[in-house]
Amino acid sequence: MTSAKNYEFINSVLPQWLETSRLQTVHGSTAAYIPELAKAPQEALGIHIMCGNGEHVSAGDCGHVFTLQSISKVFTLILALMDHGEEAIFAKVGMEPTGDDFNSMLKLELVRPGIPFNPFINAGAITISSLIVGDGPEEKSARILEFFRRLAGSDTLDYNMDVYHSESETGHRNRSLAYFLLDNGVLGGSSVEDVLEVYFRHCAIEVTCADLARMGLILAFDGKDPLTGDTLIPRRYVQIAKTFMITCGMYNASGEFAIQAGLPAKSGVSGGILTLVPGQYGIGVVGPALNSKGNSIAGVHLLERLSQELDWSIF
Ligand SMILES: NC(=O)CC[C@H](N)C(=O)O
Repeated sequence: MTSAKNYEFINSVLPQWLETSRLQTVHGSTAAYIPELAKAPQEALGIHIMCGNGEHVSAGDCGHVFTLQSISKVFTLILALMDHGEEAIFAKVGMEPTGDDFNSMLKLELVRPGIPFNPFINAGAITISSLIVGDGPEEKSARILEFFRRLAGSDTLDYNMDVYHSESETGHRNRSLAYFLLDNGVLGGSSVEDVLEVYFRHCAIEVTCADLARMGLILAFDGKDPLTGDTLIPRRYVQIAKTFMITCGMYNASGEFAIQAGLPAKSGVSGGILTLVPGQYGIGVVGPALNSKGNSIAGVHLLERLSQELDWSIF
């Protein structure tokens, strides 16, 4: 099917497919370890699909606002690569999936030299936060927010400060990870609290599915914004980010999602999923009820169906 035909077809089936996937939400639950996230509506499900010509289709609760959480790790990695280049970044974080939970510290102790296995687990993303160029946490955070705004084409993107405070007050696991990293000599000259402020802030940037889709579109077009023609990210760094999205983007269900949907994707504990179809679509999904692997239960259901019916797998 051509892209235009695909688009018409998606438009006609999406509302009904979304309602079928929404039935899955009863089998999941919202994240509770960040108290503010537990308040999200359990049965919500929304999707926004944006084409390279700016046309878009959306369905369900696509007006629901949510925080990026781990989805932000894709773009902080890219910014750090743009700041320092590959060699410096991969001296501090690895390129391999762990098979452990995203907030695990097991391998930091077990495997020498004690650097995080990849930039999408919390230890890796905290390390990346320490590498963002800027004079202190405020300037680093301002650069991240400005970069995210450019990618989303929205200068109103901002933090949800309730979520930020909620995580900052209760994020003791991340605090212990950061101390472990400090002891392993991974955090350079930064203090734990400064690095965590940057990390908790970018996790708390608030978006809609449309913002996610717009950010995904830039990745789908190898770093060039198809709507403005501006190159926002060097192609090589998009390639690196998309590879991590395949191997680690859906936590310990990344292999399964690669087999069932075959698309680069990144999810967050808020129930958001950012994915893309190369050269065609940027896609944002939200469904706060999570499955046992920490991914949106209904979001994954819907994306797998779309990919299978429309033959989207890149493999
Ligand atoms: N998986 C996630 O989305 C985790 C992000 C969250 N801010 C945390 O550090 O725990």
